[in-house]
Parts: sequence; structure tokens; C-alpha cells
Amino acid sequence: EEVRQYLKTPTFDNWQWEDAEIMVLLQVMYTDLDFIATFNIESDVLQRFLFEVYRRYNNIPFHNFKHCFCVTQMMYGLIWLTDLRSRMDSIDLLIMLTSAVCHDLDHTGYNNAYQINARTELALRYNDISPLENHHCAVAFEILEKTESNIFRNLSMDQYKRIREGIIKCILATDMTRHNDILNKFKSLLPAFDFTNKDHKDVLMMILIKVSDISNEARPMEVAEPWLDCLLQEFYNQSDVEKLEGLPVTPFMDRDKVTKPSSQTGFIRFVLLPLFIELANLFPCLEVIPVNSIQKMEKALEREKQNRAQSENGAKSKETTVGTQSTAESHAEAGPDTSKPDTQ
Ligand SMILES: Nc1nc2c(ncn2[C@@H]2O[C@@H]3COP(=O)(O)O[C@H]3[C@H]2O)c(=O)[nH]1
Ligand SMILES: [Zn+2]
Repeated sequence: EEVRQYLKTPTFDNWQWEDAEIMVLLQVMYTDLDFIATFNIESDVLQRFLFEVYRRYNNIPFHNFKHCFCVTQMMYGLIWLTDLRSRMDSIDLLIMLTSAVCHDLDHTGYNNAYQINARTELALRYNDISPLENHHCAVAFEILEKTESNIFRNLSMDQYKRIREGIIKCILATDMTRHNDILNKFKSLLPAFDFTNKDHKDVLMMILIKVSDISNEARPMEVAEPWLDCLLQEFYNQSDVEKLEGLPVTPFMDRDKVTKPSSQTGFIRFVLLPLFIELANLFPCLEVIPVNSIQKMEKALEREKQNRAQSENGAKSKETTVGTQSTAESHAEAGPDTSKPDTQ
């Protein structure tokens, strides 16, 4: 019972749990949101589904099954924290939770820029248009196509159609090249946000999965820190391969340019905080926990950065600043960069 309550909070620590336990925690989320009862999901089908999901996350530093869990758990926490159950249909909540579960399926550890530059199978298949996100989503529906792992198998055709449309929208929204577009759309709706308007709800659902996806830094420091190491490990690995293969090197992944604090402060300031702040405009209760802890984290990182800059020579600290800027811009795709896919 204690864990059940703790699971509803954004301070939950994923590092304490084995994958088998995480699978049980995911089942608890489906149960406690009443999805099992409302949508008549059989427990063996849910288990099969989660096992297939588990199998199709790769053993890579960051975009692995534990990341899937963290994103899902943050989504779950946000649903409780903002009392979303009183404002949205349970089918919308089912879409959001399941999208989070599936949102990085079969991620290979190399981002879209790499897929496109290296002309991988995925880039060819999806014509350079969000190759990864399209793939994550396609794998999700591959799993759901099998009766034994189709948690939606007892729903009507219409309900299934609505869920499929919703999941596709949510997963495709996690492509960071669309970050500014989605955030601006949300901002424009905020003054007259209407929970009964489907278009408004769609944008909110996209924002919620995006927030959950990049929310590591909204967690307590001891939970967030190791995630940053995992992310940088994956980034460095990609840039090493890019160098080896003679491909353009993604600047915010270059181990010669990026350090832990430089990567983080830019990301928090220009990507994470603005997103959280807009969401907190709609749900003022969010100001208390996540926004505060992000600000705390940012201050700590800023201090660390300054310490480093002081102890290193001037040239090195200049390099760090460059890293900060490029991180924020690349992640948020802030500039009018038309070379990046920006569709759907
Ligand atoms: N620097 C930094 N980038 C992050 C962090 N969390 C998520 N991201 C980036 O945001 C992206 C979200 O989509 P992806 O999972 O493709 O890849 C993720 C990372 O590139 C973080 O804590 N720090
Ligand atoms: Zn993700």
C-alpha cells in the first residue's frame, strides 16, 4: 500500500527496482487507474503485453526499459497530481499511459539526425520523417496486433480507432524537432483552455507525454543524476560512431565539446523549464514540486559549471559555453532549421 501511494508521486526512485518488479508496478498503474475494470483487460493479456514491450526495449544506456518506466511513471504521477481523472475520459488517460509505455520501443541508441545522415533502414522506410518515432509507434501496434498481447481486444472498433489515433499522435509528438511548434500551440490555447474541446485535449496530451519524456531533471537529484550519465553515454557513443563513419557530428553529443553541467543547464533552462512553466499555468499545483526541484537542480549545476570554469583555463570555459547553447538549440530545435523534418 505504501509503494502504491509512492508510485503516484514524481519523487519515485526507479533505481530501487528490478525489471521484474517494474513490470508489476506497471500493472499496478493500469489497475489503480481502473483501466482493468473499465476496459475489461484480462490480467494475462496485460502481462503478455508488458512482457512484449519489455522484450522490445534494447539494452542501451538511456532509451531502455527503465526509461520507458520512468516516463510512464511520470505520466502516471501527473495524472494523479493534476487530478486529470476528473477532467478527461478514461480512454484519454489509457491513451496517455499506453503511449508512454510504448514511446521509445526498439530505440537503437542513435537519434533521428544519425538515422537520416547514415541513411539507415528506418530513415529510408519513413522518408526521413521522424523515423524513430514512426518506428516506436509501428512496433507498438505490432505488439497490439497479436490477440494474446492486445490489451484493447475487448474494446469496440470505434474505441480502438480512437485509441490508435491518440497513441500515434502522442508518440509522434515526442520528436523534439516539433518541440517549439507543439509548445507554441499549447501557449496559444492556454488563455481559453477548454477540456471539452478535442483539439485542446489533443495538444495537452502531447504536452504531457513530452513533459514526461524529458522529466528526469524534475526528479530528486539522486534519481536524476545517474540518468544524465546514461544519456551522455549514449550521446558520446553516437558522436564517436559519427566520427568513425565520417558523418556530421551532432554538436550536443560531442565528448570534446559537451560536459555534464554544460549539457544540463542549457537543456533545463531552454527546454525543460519553459515546458513545465506553461503546464503549470494550466495546473498551478505543479509549481510546488517539479518546477521547484528543477530550479534547484539548475542552480546546483550552474554552481558546478562555475567551479569548473574557475579551475580550468579560459579557453576551456569558452568551449563549455558553446556546448550549452548548442544543447538547448539542438534539443528544442529553436532556430528556423528547415533541414530538420518538421512534419505530421
Ligand atoms: N541534456 C539533456 N537532454 C535531455 C534530457 N532528457 C532528455 N533529453 C533530450 O531530450 C530528448 C527527448 O527525446 P529523445 O528521447 O529522442 O532524446 C532526448 C534527449 O536528447 C536531459 O536530462 N538532459
Ligand atoms: Zn523517451
